[in-house]
Amino acid sequence: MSIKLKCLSHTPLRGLNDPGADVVKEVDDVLARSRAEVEAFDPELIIVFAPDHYNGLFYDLMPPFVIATAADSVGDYQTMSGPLSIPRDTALDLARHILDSDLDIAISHRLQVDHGCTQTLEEMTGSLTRYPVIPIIINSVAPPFGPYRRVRKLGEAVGRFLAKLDKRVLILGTGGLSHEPPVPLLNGAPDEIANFLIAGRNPTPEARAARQARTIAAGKIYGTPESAQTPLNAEWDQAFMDLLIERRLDEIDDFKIDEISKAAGRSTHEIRTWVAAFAALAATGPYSARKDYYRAINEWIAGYGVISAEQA
Ligand SMILES: O=C(O)/C=C/c1cccc(O)c1O
Ligand SMILES: [Fe+2]
Repeated sequence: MSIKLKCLSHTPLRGLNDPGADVVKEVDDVLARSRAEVEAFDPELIIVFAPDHYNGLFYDLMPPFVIATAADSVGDYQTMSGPLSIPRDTALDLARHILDSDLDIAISHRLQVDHGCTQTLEEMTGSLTRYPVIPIIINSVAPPFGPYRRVRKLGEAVGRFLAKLDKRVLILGTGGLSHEPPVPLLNGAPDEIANFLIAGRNPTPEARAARQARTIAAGKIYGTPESAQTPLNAEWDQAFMDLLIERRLDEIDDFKIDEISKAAGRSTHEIRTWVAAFAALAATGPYSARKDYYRAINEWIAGYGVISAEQA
């Protein structure tokens, strides 16, 4: 068994509402280096912990955790569409292992995934199908959320499973860090929006284009007094990355959901994917980690970070 980890922010505004060319180049360079590392590692399996943004999962049945044995990318924003290469039997074995670990997880045999899962997969591998991949979706956008300790325990259960596999495994976490894009809340939503949040699968191309236009417009004013969204919080992001790098994962159990939303934005909870990823790696033994990049990028509505880690 050999395990590497990469946790990255994602942003569907990359390429649609870019910051200055120097920042774009910085990020392109970091991603190119990370991708070269993945290529050299040549993973036999990828586990991607990812959020969904009301593309595959809706309030008609909103699971805290889902593992997919088959999935298609909806191709939102500029991401690739089509099937992922999921090793069905391994995904089912992993689902059984998680359930045997006293954790509940939903199983999907036909999941739709969005940029929250596919952008990082594409950036790290150039494709949706290059390597066998098992998506584990962690609800990070649709409150209420379970406590952070549950996410850590999920990650640990996955790590114990991976420790028994004689494979090179890449663990990905995707999302965060601090940010608050204009994703609507069910609580208090007008009927039309509530109906979308409850059962808005397979929107028309026009509805998808309108959503994209709203996000771009939000990116143009994000971080200015004109924006009603909680701004980025670089200090919060740095402290969170330090906690992971310094292997202080036990402190995650004290994370308070409302405090994080207030301090760093509602979508900051996408860091749940990073928590699961690091807990999985930590369950396989001591690890070393490094911060590859951080910058608060308003144009992308992203406290944009990249961390790499591996078994020590
Ligand atoms: O789901 C959407 O339409 C937008 C999501 C989004 C916007 C900005 C930054 C992100 O990380 C997002 O996921
Ligand atoms: Fe997101």
